[in-house]
Amino acid sequence: MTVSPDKAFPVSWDQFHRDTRALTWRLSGHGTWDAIVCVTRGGLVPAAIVARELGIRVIETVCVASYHEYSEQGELKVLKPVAESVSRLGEGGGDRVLIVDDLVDTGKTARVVRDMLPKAHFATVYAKPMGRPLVDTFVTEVSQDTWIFFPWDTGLAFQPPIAQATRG
Ligand SMILES: O=P(O)(O)OC[C@H]1O[C@H](OP(=O)(O)OP(=O)(O)O)[C@H](O)[C@@H]1O
Ligand SMILES: O=c1[nH]c(=O)c2nc[nH]c2[nH]1
Ligand SMILES: [Mg+2]
Repeated sequence: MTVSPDKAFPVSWDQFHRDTRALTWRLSGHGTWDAIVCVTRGGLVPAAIVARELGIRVIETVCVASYHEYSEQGELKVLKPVAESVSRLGEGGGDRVLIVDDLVDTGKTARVVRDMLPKAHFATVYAKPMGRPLVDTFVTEVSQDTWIFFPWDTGLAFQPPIAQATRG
């Protein structure tokens, strides 16, 4: 999104691990897959956890970048497409493939990756309302004006008391 998000949703490593495990529980009720395509870079961490839990050992990447600075979405660039050995699994078009990303926001990234693998199952840990229709399975929805802060992007910092922040 291009406007500054109003709300912050900070996620710790523990919470991210738990939420990704919860995602895997949901996925385990949806079928089985031969390969994971993770959307780098945000999809790398959940993909490692999902792969471990589901026993999937073929992991491919699709490398997409669009957010250049905090909350500023620029032109979407596909830096690396999906290898043919993975996209042609099963009947092709992403059949037998699970796509994993950390979140869906506007849905722009998901749209591009879905068009590459229309038969794949798309899973994210978090979803915002605009992107939600593009995802098959997710765990937690946050509002569109929330920015999710992932543990790999953040560190411990002083927080002003809530009373101070709301004093105006
Ligand atoms: O639904 P959208 O509005 O397209 O946004 C979602 C995408 O944005 C982030 O990736 P980003 O482009 O920041 O790259 P990164 O994964 O390397 O951080 C996030 O990891 C998703 O892939
Ligand atoms: O760290 C992030 N948090 C977000 O809420 C978000 N939306 C798109 N890209 C994002 N990256
Ligand atoms: Mg990403």
